Amino acid sequence: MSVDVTETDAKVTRPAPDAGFPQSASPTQDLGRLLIRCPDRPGVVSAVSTFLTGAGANIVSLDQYSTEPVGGMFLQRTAFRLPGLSAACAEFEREFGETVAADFGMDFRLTEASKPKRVAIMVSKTDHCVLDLLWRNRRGELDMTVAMVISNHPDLADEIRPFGVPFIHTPATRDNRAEAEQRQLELLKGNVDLVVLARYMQIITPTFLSEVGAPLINIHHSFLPAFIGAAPYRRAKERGVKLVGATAHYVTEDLDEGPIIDQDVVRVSHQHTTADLVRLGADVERAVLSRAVRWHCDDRIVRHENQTIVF
Ligand SMILES: Nc1nc2c(c(=O)[nH]1)N[C@@H](CN(C=O)c1ccc(C(=O)N[C@@H](CCC(=O)O)C(=O)O)cc1)CN2
Repeated sequence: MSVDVTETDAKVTRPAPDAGFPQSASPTQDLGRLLIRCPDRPGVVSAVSTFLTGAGANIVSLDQYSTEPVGGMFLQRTAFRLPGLSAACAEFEREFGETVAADFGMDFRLTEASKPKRVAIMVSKTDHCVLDLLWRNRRGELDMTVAMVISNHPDLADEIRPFGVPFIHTPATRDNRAEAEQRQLELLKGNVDLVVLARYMQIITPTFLSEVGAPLINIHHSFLPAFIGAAPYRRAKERGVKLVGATAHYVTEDLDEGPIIDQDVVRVSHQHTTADLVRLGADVERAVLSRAVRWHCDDRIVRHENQTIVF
């Protein structure tokens, strides 16, 4: 016997739309994200949630991960809605820092979803990754503010300017690296929250990494750790691979060895030329890089040692 319970039959009482927590005007208004990392021990979740509740916040999501069964690090991402968050942010950070964070030895980061990350994109001559990021941003798929595009070649200027984004040409080769990086640092330092290397084909020096004041995400056109360095598709063809891929990772001094954020692959065969691998791989690069950038901008990534935890 089937029972047909329609909406009207069900004795379901629903709270009035405006009952309880005041409704925010936009999806990101009053939405805070709290990322924490601390030595794992009982009571962390309780302390964080008690603090948030005491501050008048409503937790909308909470994800956590312990790096070891016992004695590792505890990583957590909490999203919460707190009316008047923007005005209360500094005080919230100070109070959380002096209480829960101090008690548990936490590193923490508090961000406001209503303040999109300022992002600079660095490119050379290859256009598919930077155009994909700009297109997704223009469509509203990527919540970020593209502050500028910096390139060591002039080739892409006409393709990028229609997006209304400053295109700045800073000629850079291995021969003028220090001078070029100083110019780039003048543009970036204190001005952006993230730098994306969208097929930027210059090795970044330790000086740049230490001075830029923001993390860098690179898209490497291979399924790392395979084919680190230059010309991975040509080397993959020579190797006779059956998969090509792409890897988005944070940039460190060690070339293409930084914490991996996302990867993917596509099947290939002996019939594919190197040009085919480049073409097939480009679609993977675009998807992988845009996911990595979106996750970073949504504060979903916590780094631990040379790995990432993506909540
Ligand atoms: N410090 C780091 N710098 C860069 C990284 C990184 O992980 N750490 N990733 C690379 C991206 N990349 C591959 O994805 C890559 C780019 C360029 C080269 C390279 O050998 N470049 C030569 C110059 C080549 C040219 O002028 O055409 C060089 O810089 O001497 C290797 C790998 C970006 N940078």
